[in-house]
Amino acid sequence: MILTSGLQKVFCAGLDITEFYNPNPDRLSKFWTTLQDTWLSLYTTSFPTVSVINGHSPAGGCLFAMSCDYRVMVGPNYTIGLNETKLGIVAPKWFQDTMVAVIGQRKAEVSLTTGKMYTTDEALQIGLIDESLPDANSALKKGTQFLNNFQKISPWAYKMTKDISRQPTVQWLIDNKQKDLDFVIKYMQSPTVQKNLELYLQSLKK
Ligand SMILES: CC/C=C\CC/C=C/CC(=O)SCCNC(=O)CCNC(=O)[C@H](O)C(C)(C)COP(=O)(O)OP(=O)(O)OC[C@H]1O[C@@H](n2cnc3c(N)ncnc32)[C@H](O)[C@@H]1OP(=O)(O)O
Repeated sequence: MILTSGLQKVFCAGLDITEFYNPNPDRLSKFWTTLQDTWLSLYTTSFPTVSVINGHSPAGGCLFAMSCDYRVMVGPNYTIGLNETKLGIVAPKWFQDTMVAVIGQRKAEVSLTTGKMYTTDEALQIGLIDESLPDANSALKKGTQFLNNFQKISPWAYKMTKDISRQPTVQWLIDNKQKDLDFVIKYMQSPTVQKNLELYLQSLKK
């Protein structure tokens, strides 16, 4: 499966920030549970996945890209990263663990604490993406080539290997779904967090 965008310059703008601003707890609860379930499904697919990142990919966009098996990004003008601290919020543990699995503890910690958005070249250098291509068509071709490797791999061997590799991160969320949700609901009701989100939303307005 290839995950890509039909938009001109945005792969995925991340989660809809307005869902976190002055949230209705019931609605936020459904929103966050859907996100947890969607991520669990994507991160544990029984078939190979590639993200063809053909535009900017902040926060939730980066999470979805990192959750695929391989990342091909169009360069040099787009950016990718977990920028939550720039919004004055924190990336949940399973977002952070997903990044650690891709680029390692040290690079992930620096990336997460600074909320850095990496250019395509920088992302390639730290291993956040696997390949950089100059345009969307060649990126799509590369992504397809990667998937073709699996014609010679046993689906069973593929799935077992991926399960072993991703198990700790997956199991943490399965075991802590309610705790994670309760934390998000409480966290998003903090006046400081709300103020930070208000300022960030204002900064996005042109
Ligand atoms: C314990 C912790 C609990 C919870 C953790 C919560 C985790 C959240 C993870 C997230 O994903 S937070 C979202 C982070 N996303 C961003 O920071 C992206 C911000 N947007 C941009 O940087 C840019 O919009 C863009 C590069 C994606 C696209 O740029 P451009 O094509 O120039 O579009 P505009 O900037 O003009 O945006 C159009 C329009 O859309 C609004 N908008 C953009 N992104 C979002 C978003 N993520 N959520 C809600 N709204 C968004 C933007 O304000 C514009 O609105 P207008 O009303 O001015 O049209």
